[in-house]
Amino acid sequence: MSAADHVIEVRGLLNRFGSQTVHDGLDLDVRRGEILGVIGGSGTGKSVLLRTIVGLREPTAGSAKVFGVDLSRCNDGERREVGSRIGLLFQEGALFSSLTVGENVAVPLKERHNLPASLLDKLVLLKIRLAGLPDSAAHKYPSQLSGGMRKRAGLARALALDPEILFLDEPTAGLDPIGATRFDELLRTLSRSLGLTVFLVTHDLDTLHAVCDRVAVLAGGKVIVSDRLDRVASFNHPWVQDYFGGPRGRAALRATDPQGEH
Ligand SMILES: Nc1ncnc2c1ncn2[C@@H]1O[C@H](COP(=O)(O)OP(=O)(O)OP(=O)(O)O)[C@@H](O)[C@H]1O
Repeated sequence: MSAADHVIEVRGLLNRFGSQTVHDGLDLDVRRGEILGVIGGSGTGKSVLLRTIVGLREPTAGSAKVFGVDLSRCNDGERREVGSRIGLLFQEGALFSSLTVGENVAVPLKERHNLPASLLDKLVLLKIRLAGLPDSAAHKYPSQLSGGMRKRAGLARALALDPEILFLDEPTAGLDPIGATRFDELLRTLSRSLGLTVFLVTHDLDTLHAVCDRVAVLAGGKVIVSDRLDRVASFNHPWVQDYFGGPRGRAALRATDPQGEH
């Protein structure tokens, strides 16, 4: 695989908050079309990594590039151009509470394009359906939706501009197991049918098994391993062994590999 197939490249990333060093020479590549799961103990800097890559935070040193552009240091034109090629979904969906779901999904479309109202409405409905919501959700406010529907509404908005990369921060957190499984299935279908690259921060072992092509583990300020899940699960590191070898890890493995052939 050549460097040209890497849509995200992080090199020598350093992130410090006062005396706390969160990232200490972190390197990571994300390949076009893959679903990369990013895991690590609480506070290891998964969210800070995501925020740095999408340009919401300028790193202390090192670089994080998306399509070859460092979003925390580029000019406004580059930010707009690359910004329209990525979609973001944060934990709570980050919807505007005073707007309906339809209006929320329309926000990025209006910012980017000057569309007649009828076309805008059609596009909004398309995105809402793509995220697995009924048409009726378009006229509801976020507070009138269940947690799972809010996530889908956030996803619909993240998909508004037909992004090439989707960044998701713990999308199944707070969902019941059935809702989480459905969300995983939706993610897998969307990624395959739209050719999306997905950068997925998660604690959810079932999600890792169900949707990720590769998994990157953060520990000690670095990515200590990024590989296929089966190889990562046997990686010799205390946190990795605790994570995959604990009761939840074993249960998730059994659910995907009931014959124990893994
Ligand atoms: N704006 C900030 N100011 C100061 N410290 C911060 C800031 N943002 C993050 N941190 C610190 O950086 C560390 C990493 O935070 P981050 O949210 O990335 O962890 P995480 O791996 O996503 O954790 P979790 O799995 O619990 O969500 C934490 O110790 C956090 O307190």
